[in-house]
Amino acid sequence: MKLAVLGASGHGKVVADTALAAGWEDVVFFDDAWPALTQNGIWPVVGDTDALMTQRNEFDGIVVGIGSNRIRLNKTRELSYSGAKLTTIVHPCAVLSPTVQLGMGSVVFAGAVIQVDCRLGAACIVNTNASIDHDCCLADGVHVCPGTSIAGLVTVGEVSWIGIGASVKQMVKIGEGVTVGAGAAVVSDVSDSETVVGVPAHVFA
Ligand SMILES: CC(=O)SCCNC(=O)CCNC(=O)[C@H](O)C(C)(C)COP(=O)(O)OP(=O)(O)OC[C@H]1O[C@@H](n2cnc3c(N)ncnc32)[C@H](O)[C@@H]1OP(=O)(O)O
Repeated sequence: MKLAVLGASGHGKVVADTALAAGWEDVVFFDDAWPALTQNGIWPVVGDTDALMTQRNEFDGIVVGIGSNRIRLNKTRELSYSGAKLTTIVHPCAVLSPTVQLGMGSVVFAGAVIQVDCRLGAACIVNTNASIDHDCCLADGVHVCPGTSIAGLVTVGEVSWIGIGASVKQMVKIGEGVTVGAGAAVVSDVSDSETVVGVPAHVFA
């Protein structure tokens, strides 16, 4: 099983490492810094985005390993429209209810827990040890950072970023393009494009 990861970043390395744990045998990177960049950790960088588009049918799966939520989502959509075989990557030490819906190109890292009836869109990242409780709905391109706890029935809009160690109260609605700062406790709704920090979370001036 041969996997291509677009984006030879630190995040990309975790995607590759998670893929190996999940049973993929051969992982290579593509990145627009190629040919100057030829290696990402133990994995080779073998071409840029154009090369991946040309070679896309040679892989059993493709995933975008770019940290920027908007760029990751746009590249995922571009690959999908081109007919590329996008895949999801889930670490064997993540726990997902069988009822969870995970969109194309989303990744779930070690120690994450996603509870019953959650729906996650395309190109989401559920990072190490994050917990998403029942009935949450995450739109495309959301990143839930390491150690974050999201209570039940929370909704998160497209390309929002829930920072490391944050917690989100049940039934809160987080808009699109939101940044939740590291360690924040979100106890009320957050409007589109806002950045919130602190305990309880408030708009970051
Ligand atoms: C595997 C991985 O690595 S996943 C990545 C995980 N990373 C994260 O989750 C990071 C989330 N990002 C943050 O929390 C950021 O600090 C942000 C987005 C809230 C703010 O970033 P910036 O605009 O660059 O703020 P900057 O670092 O310049 O700090 C400005 C002020 O805000 C304060 N501040 C920054 N972040 C926070 C925070 N999370 N909570 C409270 N205060 C904060 C700083 O202490 C500083 O205060 P000061 O002016 O009194 O000195």
